[in-house]
Amino acid sequence: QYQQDVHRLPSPPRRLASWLWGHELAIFEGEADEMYTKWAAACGAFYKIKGALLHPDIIVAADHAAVQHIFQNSDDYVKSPAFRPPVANVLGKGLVWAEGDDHKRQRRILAPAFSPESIKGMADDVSECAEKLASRLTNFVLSHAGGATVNIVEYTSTCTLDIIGRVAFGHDFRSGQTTEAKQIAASWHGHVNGGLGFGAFVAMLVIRAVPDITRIPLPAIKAGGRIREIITKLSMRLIDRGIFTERGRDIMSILMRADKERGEKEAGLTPQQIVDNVNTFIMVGHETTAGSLSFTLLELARHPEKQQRLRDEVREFGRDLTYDDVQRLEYLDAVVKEGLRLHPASPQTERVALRDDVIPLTKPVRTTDGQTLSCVRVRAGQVFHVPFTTMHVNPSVWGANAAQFRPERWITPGGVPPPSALPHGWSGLVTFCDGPRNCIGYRLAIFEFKVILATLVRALEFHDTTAVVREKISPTLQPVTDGRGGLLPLFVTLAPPA
Ligand code: HEM
Repeated sequence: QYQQDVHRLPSPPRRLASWLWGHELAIFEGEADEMYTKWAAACGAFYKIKGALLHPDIIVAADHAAVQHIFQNSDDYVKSPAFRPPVANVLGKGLVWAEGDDHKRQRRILAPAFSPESIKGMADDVSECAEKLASRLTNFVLSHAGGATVNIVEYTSTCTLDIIGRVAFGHDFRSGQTTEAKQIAASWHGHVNGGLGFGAFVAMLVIRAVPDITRIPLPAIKAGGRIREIITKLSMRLIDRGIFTERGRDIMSILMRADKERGEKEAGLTPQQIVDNVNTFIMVGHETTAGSLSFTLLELARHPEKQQRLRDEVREFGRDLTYDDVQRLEYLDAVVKEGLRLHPASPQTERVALRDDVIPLTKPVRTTDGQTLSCVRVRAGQVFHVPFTTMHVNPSVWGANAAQFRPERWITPGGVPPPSALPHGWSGLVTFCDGPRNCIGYRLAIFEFKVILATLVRALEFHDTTAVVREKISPTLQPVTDGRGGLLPLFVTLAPPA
């Protein structure tokens, strides 16, 4: 039989693992990637943990070469059985859910909608939504004697929902005021808070063991499906109204037109796949950016001098940012990279090997039986956890101040490790994953992130409060304050005059 090395890999102490929940309960109870990072400091960037419910040992892969190998070979390393059923339940069977040939087809069809040219065409919508957000916050501050504490997540996420609504299917969610926008926000809030409880941890393990259980209409599963129901109804209505137009600049119009022009009917998406992709884009296209953006605003609130430096740069530039402009603002670029390095919206992913394989390593691993391995043999069925933040704050790569918010590192010669020392991916980070399954929306995400941030700091000033904000995953990066998910209080005033 094919030999594997997993049993010889280093591991965090067994005493930290319970016989029933393995090391996975400690991971769930900690902050996003906290335990992975702690254990990597002792075990190195490639180690094993004990799985819950007698699941075979899981490999934690934070080694660059190993992660690149896993991401590049996306036919051999697929999303885990625990991941896909909840995705189908909430988002439908769109791009995030699809695997193999189905994924390749959907991706090929959708890719042109996210090209640099297409994103350029979205610039006016993005700017208008950012301006609306800044006005809403400004009015709120002015009506509260010049300063007020807000839950910034509510503001960032209504803005990113506005943007994706407009660019995905020409729909205006009117700053969270439409019925659907309110329903989406309420269901998502329920979904996030439900995901923080112990019951959700157990449910995730049960789904991993018995994926078909998602067909049973349990209350938690029905709650997840509610988001899809709301958006499906909305997409159907818009399709019926013929909202996807000949001249429309939204993503779905672009796709339908491209299809028509090619005249290859069979190469297109089915009506159900279109609806499922609208669901997918609406949800992954707004909560993700909003999460990283909110944490970046918190960092700027905690570093007022960096916030002021960013404000000065934006004011000096003096006009609304076009797609080409955003590349020119050096400090803005540095702040966004630093925000996405420390607070990736999706801080970890999971993959399963479909076949026996040998995984290369950047740094050899010392096994428990005293050997040194520069590559590791794994068997089909092996589960991997890939913690992004752990890779981004590795002090042996990023230096002693790796965990600190220091945008300056990106614009100081030698401030960032050379590309050869970093993983393959946007700016040497794995924030957007890499390979054939990288984030299809990354250009839009970075562009809207920059435009919203620039528009906000130009008009407003953000201050830290005394709240203790924890960083959790449910199912994307979430602030948790006083036990409540999706809550990140910031005190907001008007920006000081130039
Ligand atoms: C800061 C914002 C964002 C971050 C950090 C982010 C991150 C990611 C990551 C890590 C993945 C891979 C997930 C995995 O394989 O486990 C992913 C996939 C994906 N993202 Fe994003 N994303 C962001 C914004 C967006 C936006 C704005 C859109 C769409 C408008 C989008 C659409 C997608 C889609 C459709 C996939 C699945 C791609 C595929 O499997 O082929 N994302 N994203």
